[in-house]
Amino acid sequence: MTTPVIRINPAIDAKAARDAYKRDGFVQIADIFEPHVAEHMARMIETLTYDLAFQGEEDKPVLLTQEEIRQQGQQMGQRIRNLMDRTGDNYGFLYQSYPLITAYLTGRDAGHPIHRLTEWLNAEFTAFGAFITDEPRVAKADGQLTRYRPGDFIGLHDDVGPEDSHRLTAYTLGFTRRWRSDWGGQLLFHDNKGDVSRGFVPRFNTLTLFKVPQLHSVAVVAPYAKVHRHSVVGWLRDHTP
Ligand SMILES: O=C(O)CCC(=O)C(=O)O
Ligand SMILES: [Fe+2]
Repeated sequence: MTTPVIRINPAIDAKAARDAYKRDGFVQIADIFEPHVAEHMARMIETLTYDLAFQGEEDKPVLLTQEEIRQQGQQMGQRIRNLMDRTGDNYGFLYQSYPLITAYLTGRDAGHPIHRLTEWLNAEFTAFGAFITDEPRVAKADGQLTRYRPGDFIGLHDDVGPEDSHRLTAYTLGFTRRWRSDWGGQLLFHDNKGDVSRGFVPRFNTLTLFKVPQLHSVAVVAPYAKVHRHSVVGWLRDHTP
């Protein structure tokens, strides 16, 4: 079977999406890919081997390969308990990640079609994002695949990264085939009273774009969720390295 070329579904009404983003600082676009393209991407996203990402001891993100996790042995459980403690007091996250740009640059999974996704993110997708957000400074996209298992989450944050991170807009491409609304895992937006103003269930073949900064979180995935929450996530950035 030939690998389909990744491209945005030509049936998308980009003008309507642009109007919605301008109005709300947020837009969700269903059926962002044609079905055969979405299926190809979902298969890659579901089958690659991921690392473990969490907020580390010095409040710096940590990424451990499966091999590194094995080497940690019993220590790993204590590190995760410490993470929960820190998250309760401050901020934390826990999920599986496949770092697209690093993988591309270091030759990880050499020859794998996932690298066509990384190239597409920095070609058609970046141009599409610049159009929808009406933000000519958008020059590139970083990205990671994320997999949330039961218990995984991201605490409350606003996506303002380190000073030099140049994040203009956050994006997610949802690849969760089925979800039930009591399985957690929603992308939640929080208002300044602590109420959740909007919550979005994980979806399949759906692009979400939202303006940075906005307070949001990913709700803890329920212990009884039957599937993993899969997406491609990252930020559209300006040209600064
Ligand atoms: O996966 C999502 O829906 C949002 C992810 C997110 O907020 C982040 O990675 O900063
Ligand atoms: Fe975020």
